[in-house]
Amino acid sequence: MDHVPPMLAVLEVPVVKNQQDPVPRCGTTPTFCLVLIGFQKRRCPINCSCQPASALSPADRQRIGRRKMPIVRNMSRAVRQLLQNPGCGCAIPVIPARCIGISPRQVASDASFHSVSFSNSDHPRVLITGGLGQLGVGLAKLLRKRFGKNNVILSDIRKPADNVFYSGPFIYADILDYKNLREIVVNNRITWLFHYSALLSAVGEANVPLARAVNITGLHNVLDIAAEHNLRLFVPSTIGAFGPTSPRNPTPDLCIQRPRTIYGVSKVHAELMGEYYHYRYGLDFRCLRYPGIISADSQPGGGTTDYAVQIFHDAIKTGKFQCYLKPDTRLPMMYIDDCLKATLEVMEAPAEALSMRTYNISAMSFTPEELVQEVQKHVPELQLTYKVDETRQAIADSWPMNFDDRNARRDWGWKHDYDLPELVTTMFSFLGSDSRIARVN
Ligand SMILES: NC(=O)C1=CN([C@@H]2O[C@H](COP(=O)(O)OP(=O)(O)OC[C@H]3O[C@@H](n4cnc5c(N)ncnc54)[C@H](O)[C@@H]3O)[C@@H](O)[C@H]2O)C=CC1
Ligand SMILES: CC(=O)[C@H](N)C(=O)O
Repeated sequence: MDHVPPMLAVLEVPVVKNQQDPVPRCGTTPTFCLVLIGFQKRRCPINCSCQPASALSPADRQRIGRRKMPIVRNMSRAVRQLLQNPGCGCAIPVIPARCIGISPRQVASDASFHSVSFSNSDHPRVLITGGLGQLGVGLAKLLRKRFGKNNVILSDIRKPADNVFYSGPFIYADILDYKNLREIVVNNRITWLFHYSALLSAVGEANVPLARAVNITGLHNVLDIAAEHNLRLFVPSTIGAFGPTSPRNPTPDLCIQRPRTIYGVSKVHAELMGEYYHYRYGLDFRCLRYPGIISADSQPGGGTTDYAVQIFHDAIKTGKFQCYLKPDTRLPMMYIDDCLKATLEVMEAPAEALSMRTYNISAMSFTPEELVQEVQKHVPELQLTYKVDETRQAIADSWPMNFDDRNARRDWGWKHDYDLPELVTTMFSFLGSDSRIARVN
């Protein structure tokens, strides 16, 4: 399915014909208008009388339910006609045609074509993809506190630990399975989607075909489903979306982005596709470029910044740490609580506040040497060695050293809470450094 251009990928769609149509139409086919109204909850631009399915006569509704016809030809024609010469004289954003395939398994013949709508006081219904990685469980915890346990569904292709499984709804979701993902969104009336599934920088370089599939094909599936169902969509990007030709100190929101990893390439692609769907189809796409994220209760999934998490575990467990980056390699970093706070804040920001759809966020920036100095204030006996891993060193050398996040701070009030000393103290109090020091003494 993914290799079919979205415009040609629909297999079937309801068709309503009315031979002696006395009412004004907007210059496209009734089918098309119906789809626009039904799936995007938009009014026809000229306010013509094309009807949403729920307002059709019983006879028409029956026809919609029974009829199945290949519409590649009809839809392409309608789309072409609309783009070239919209009847009402204005440009109309249309959703990509793959979005409007209707599976008989999912839509009853007499179902309303309107998406479920929520009043402002309703909580969003949230799906998190790739939720069992370093960041997803913490995000679910934060969102469940805010929106209620049962309104936040965690999903992944891995088996959850008992404590995760029993802490709230969990579901299997492979983002490469388009139909299954769509079914989950429909059946659970999802309104917000946090798309966390990805292969990170180091594991991505080790398996480029898989990284390409998960990070690019998976993203296409998510984008189409989000556009089809009017979801608010969050996709994280990264400092890895920049490359050696980007300004590195500091790196602004808008500058050259020529990353040299499949991870970075896929994230630039995600930023651009999300913004394209926003401007073209009205998708409520929101994206933050995260620095390297440091957390105590979850392990990183194979990135270049992982050393800054591992050092805490090794300091406590063995009192020794071997670093795979050179001592003076400076990278932007952030404590997980700040990262998740920013994610929720940008999702809750009023659309008018967002002058952009992809923002840098920043908290601190340090080198392994500086981190070690801070760690040694808590574990003075820590023994350090360096064994440089060429792949990860080359990646780190191409990434930003400092992130300029002025736009996030101005537009939606982003402000970090944790600097380096605060981060290190928090990590050790979480991991219980006292036990290590007690053992050493
Ligand atoms: N952790 C960090 O330092 C940073 C993370 N990010 C982004 O934040 C997001 C979450 O990151 P982490 O939790 O650290 O990643 P992670 O690597 O720890 O977790 C990713 C999850 O995706 C899942 N996954 C893989 N293939 C899948 C598939 N086909 N269908 C569904 N799920 C699949 C994996 O099972 C894994 O649980 C990612 O998009 C990442 O690029 C961005 C910058 C920094
Ligand atoms: C900064 C990231 O995106 C991630 N932690 C990685 O190192 O790949």
